[in-house]
Amino acid sequence: MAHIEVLGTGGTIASRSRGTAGAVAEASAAELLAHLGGDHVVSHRDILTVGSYQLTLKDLRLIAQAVAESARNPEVDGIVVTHGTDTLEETAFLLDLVHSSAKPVVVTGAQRTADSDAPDGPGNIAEAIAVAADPSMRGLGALIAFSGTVRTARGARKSHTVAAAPFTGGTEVGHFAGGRLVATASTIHRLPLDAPTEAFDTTVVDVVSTYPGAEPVLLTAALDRASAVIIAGTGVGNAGPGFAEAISASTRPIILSTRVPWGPVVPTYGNGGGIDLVAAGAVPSGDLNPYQSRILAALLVSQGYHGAAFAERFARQL
Ligand SMILES: NC(=O)C[C@H](N)C(=O)O
Repeated sequence: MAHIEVLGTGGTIASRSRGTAGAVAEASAAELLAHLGGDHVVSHRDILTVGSYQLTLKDLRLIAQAVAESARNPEVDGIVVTHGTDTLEETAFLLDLVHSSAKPVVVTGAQRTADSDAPDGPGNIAEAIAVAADPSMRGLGALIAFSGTVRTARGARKSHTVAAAPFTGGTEVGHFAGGRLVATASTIHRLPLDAPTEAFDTTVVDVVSTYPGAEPVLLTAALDRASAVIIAGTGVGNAGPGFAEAISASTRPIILSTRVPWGPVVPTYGNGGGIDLVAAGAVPSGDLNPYQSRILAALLVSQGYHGAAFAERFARQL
């Protein structure tokens, strides 16, 4: 019998319909666990109760801090975080980057509200608790358990707006068959970074997309206010006229990611393409999508990394 701590943060899993006002996150972690059976000791804490589209970097830091507190508790064997699905991949990736314990930290949520006819939250929480309690899930960093599948937070993304299983990507480390967890793979959890400090809360990192006819005006505006900028380039990491020049003119960290859902950034093209963007100073994001790149960039910038040190630390996490 394991002791699992469930940390509530809100999301659809905690939402109930308020008629024409829409669904609103309001259920506590205790309410989410009220009818849950199972053999494990389950404690709970409410960190936030909010839709994940409302989260700030400060909120992400507070969630990471709460997970670290639970992980330090010698009586706790694993941690479950309930979260909205919209930005779950960002919070889960931050948790993965800074998780310094072998204890599983498992993030889950729901696509249907707690008061719907057939809520998916209870099943997802039960599975997340089973994952957090399973010795074979130790040492894998932060995981996402959702609709019968367990995957690493790193590389996962919400890739369907309404499907019951909205997450794809990452490395699948297990699935449920006949109600039992089957571990299917192990992964390398990279050396943890330092936990975010209060400087993280106010760090501005913008994402700028590219498309036919895109001018670098939004990139330049972002570079005027942000500590770092992520470019969601086309294809393997390209951008149109003027982008390389705008990158050259800035000393801020600029990450070259891609707007393509899957696959790495591979600087390949000249004439303003990825080869020129990197020569101008952009740091390729490897397999990290723009939004997970943004979390890593914000963490490093908030910890004082700039220039070559930033590029080296960023690349070390890919
Ligand atoms: N399914 C969900 O949880 C979506 C919700 N809008 C949220 O991210 O809070």
